[in-house]
Amino acid sequence: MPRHFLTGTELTRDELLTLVDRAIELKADPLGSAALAGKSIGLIFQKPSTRTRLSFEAGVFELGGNPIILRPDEMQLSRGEPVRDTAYVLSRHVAAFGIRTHADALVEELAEHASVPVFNMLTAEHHPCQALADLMTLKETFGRLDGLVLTYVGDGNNVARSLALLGTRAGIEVRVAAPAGYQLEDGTGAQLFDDPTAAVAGANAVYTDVWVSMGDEETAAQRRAALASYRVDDALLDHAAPDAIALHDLPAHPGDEITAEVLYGARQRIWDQAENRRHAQKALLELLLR
Ligand SMILES: NC(=O)NCCC[C@H](N)C(=O)O
Repeated sequence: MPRHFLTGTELTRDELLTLVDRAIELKADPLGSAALAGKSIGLIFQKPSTRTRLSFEAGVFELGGNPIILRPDEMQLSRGEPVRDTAYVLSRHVAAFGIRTHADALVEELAEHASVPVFNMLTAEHHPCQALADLMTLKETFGRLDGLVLTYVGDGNNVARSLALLGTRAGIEVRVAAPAGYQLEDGTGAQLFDDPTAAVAGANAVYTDVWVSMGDEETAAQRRAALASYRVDDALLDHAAPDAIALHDLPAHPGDEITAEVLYGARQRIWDQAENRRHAQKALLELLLR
């Protein structure tokens, strides 16, 4: 059975912590691994992508491999080719493949039929590759993960869920502050808050994401109204630990979920976080293809 990475919870705690350390090593020596020499990696994008495409395409290249970008309008999948057949054919050509799409069920069906590893590059419910880069950024900043407090403020979405699942697995206390109707479900390991100020108290990191995710466009106005008091600004950050950092997976919307002062300010590690996607995903590909 190939190893898949659909929610991230396929990794044991030890594997996750080792992956984060390996990502930091690869950042120091970007061409230090030829794990993908002679191999191609399929990257299917059924939603827009900036960071995920850049980081996977450049990362596969750095590992000596060949990234193949697949867009829906270029694939027979969008003309009715069965998911099962798509998984069979991809498995005959590439060493692993990732997909960014809406439904988690599609990724699960691909994985069920693939004979190579399948990885989730963002679905409606999960964004585990982002969480790997987030953990790496925290480890890089604080030198540890165990016992850190990370507060996510805003929409309880795919990014929040993956952060909760993988952050708690890595020993982090994850808190999520969201209004009713936008909160994560129970069972992710996160502590759920209504009040952002209470949730941020003493936190080592304060994290936010877009209020209107891809696929949520129809409810944009009601989301902005419901989340208006969940903006990450300097006043909110002042309730966190004195050396707290601000994180955002991007794209940012200054004036909505984050202020420009925080996004470009002294406490952010957001641009390192964006870079770390590449290093963390290279460590993931090494692990999946080991
Ligand atoms: N860094 C990223 O990959 N960002 C993608 C956007 C995440 C957002 N929650 C969305 O699903 O649209």
